Amino acid sequence: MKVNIKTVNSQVLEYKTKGAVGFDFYSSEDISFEAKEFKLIETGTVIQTPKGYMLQLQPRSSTFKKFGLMQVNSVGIIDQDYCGDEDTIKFPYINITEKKQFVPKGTRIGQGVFVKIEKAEFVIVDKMNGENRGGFGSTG
Ligand SMILES: O=c1ccn([C@H]2C[C@H](O)[C@@H](COP(=O)(O)OP(=O)(O)OP(=O)(O)O)O2)c(=O)[nH]1
Repeated sequence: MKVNIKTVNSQVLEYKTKGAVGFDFYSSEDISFEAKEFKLIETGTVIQTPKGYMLQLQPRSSTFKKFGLMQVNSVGIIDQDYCGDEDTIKFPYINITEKKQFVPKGTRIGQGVFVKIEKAEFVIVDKMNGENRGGFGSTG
């Protein structure tokens, strides 16, 4: 499918292998994290997510190994209407190490995955069908 994007530094977004389902985002500026510091890493990229899809942001497996950074929202959700000129995608990361970390501009700092979605029409009811299942370890 065709997807409109706007990037700084004319950065090309691409799937790195034939089988890759995630494409990498690049940091658009040098950024440092003090120990335990939280910051947004700017990608400088705007993406117009097509109708019927959501764009998920997830860390690369190597991000923690290389930089000691963890994505604080686990999975970022990019809405279909987050696509104005200033709506650049950012990765929220925390340095969970005790030392300063430096991420140079142009680093592949995370990945994006387009996922098909349905939107719900919510219906309020008095009683749900079905038995209580239990959760949070109820099966042992
Ligand atoms: O990791 C992320 C998560 C979100 N966003 C952008 C795209 C998304 O469409 C928008 C809003 O995200 P979300 O709804 O998760 O944040 P919120 O805290 O509920 O803020 P808002 O009140 O703006 O919806 O922020 C990012 O750039 N990176």
